[in-house]
Amino acid sequence: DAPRDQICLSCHDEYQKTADWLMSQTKHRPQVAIICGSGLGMLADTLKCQDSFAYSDIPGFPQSTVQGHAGRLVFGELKGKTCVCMQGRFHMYEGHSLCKTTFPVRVFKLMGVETLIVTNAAGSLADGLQPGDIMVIKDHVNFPGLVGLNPLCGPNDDKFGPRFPAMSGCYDKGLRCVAMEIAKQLGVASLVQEGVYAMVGGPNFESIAEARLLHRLGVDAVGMSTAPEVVVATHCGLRVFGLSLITNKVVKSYEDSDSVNHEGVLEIGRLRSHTVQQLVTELVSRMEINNNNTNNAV
Ligand SMILES: O=P(O)(O)O[C@H]1O[C@H](CO)[C@@H](O)[C@H]1O
Ligand code: HPA
Repeated sequence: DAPRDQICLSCHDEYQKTADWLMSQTKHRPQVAIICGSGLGMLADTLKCQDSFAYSDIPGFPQSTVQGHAGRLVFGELKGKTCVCMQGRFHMYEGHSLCKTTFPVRVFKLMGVETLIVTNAAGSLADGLQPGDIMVIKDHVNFPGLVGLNPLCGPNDDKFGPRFPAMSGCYDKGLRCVAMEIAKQLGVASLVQEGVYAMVGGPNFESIAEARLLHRLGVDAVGMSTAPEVVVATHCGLRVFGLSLITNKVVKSYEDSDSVNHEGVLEIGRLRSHTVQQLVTELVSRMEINNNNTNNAV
């Protein structure tokens, strides 16, 4: 059997309790959820009429333990859409089960969220992706998932989705097209390109041999998050958009003396926060929610 801690049977009952608690604490009923990656928590600052809660006060929520992840859930309005923003996400390497790592996604679903935006910091393997660039995620390789470390392991909860969910096209093409259009209109097209994101377990960064393997496999950027959230979101029918802020070049040469560290990752987040904020804000403003007829809607 899969390790017990990967089959969090207790989560089944927790989702609704957490959703009910949150809905008793705020009048906001979010349509869009945003998960902020390392150093990208400032996305929540754009929300108006905020209600925010420390993860430690939310029943059933795990705790963020990584620098650059504030650990607050922020509800508010953004360009006419009601949003909920996670300032700080959970990672498998922190010791959270994948059920807990993805716990917020199902809570958002139960609160009525229709679209999930995931952001992360990632290292670049592709020659054309430089630190400071933004990669619109076209698809992902979920390495832990390939070996059974998957949040959907265990009894399937038919209330959320099927036993065997399809993952092809899990990053919504319509949203990706609009994001690329927005990048042009913002004058940052040179910074933005589509690519494939790979999740590794972490918390160590890649060895040179691992970097070269990932590159050979056609991966453009690598991180330690995002894929589990997207699997659970796709399973329960949320539309997904993802972006990676490229924070470093992954070392692929034995001659290269560079090395990556988390402080450098967070620094790029500070440098690029405004551009990421602009892109996400404009994307949200163009989203069609509940079949409203709006121009350029997706
Ligand atoms: O994926 P996010 O949460 O953005 O963080 C990325 O940056 C951290 C490493 O610096 C890792 O947690 C990696 O996953
Ligand atoms: N590898 C894995 N995760 C990361 C990296 C990296 O180079 N940069 C930011 N998160």
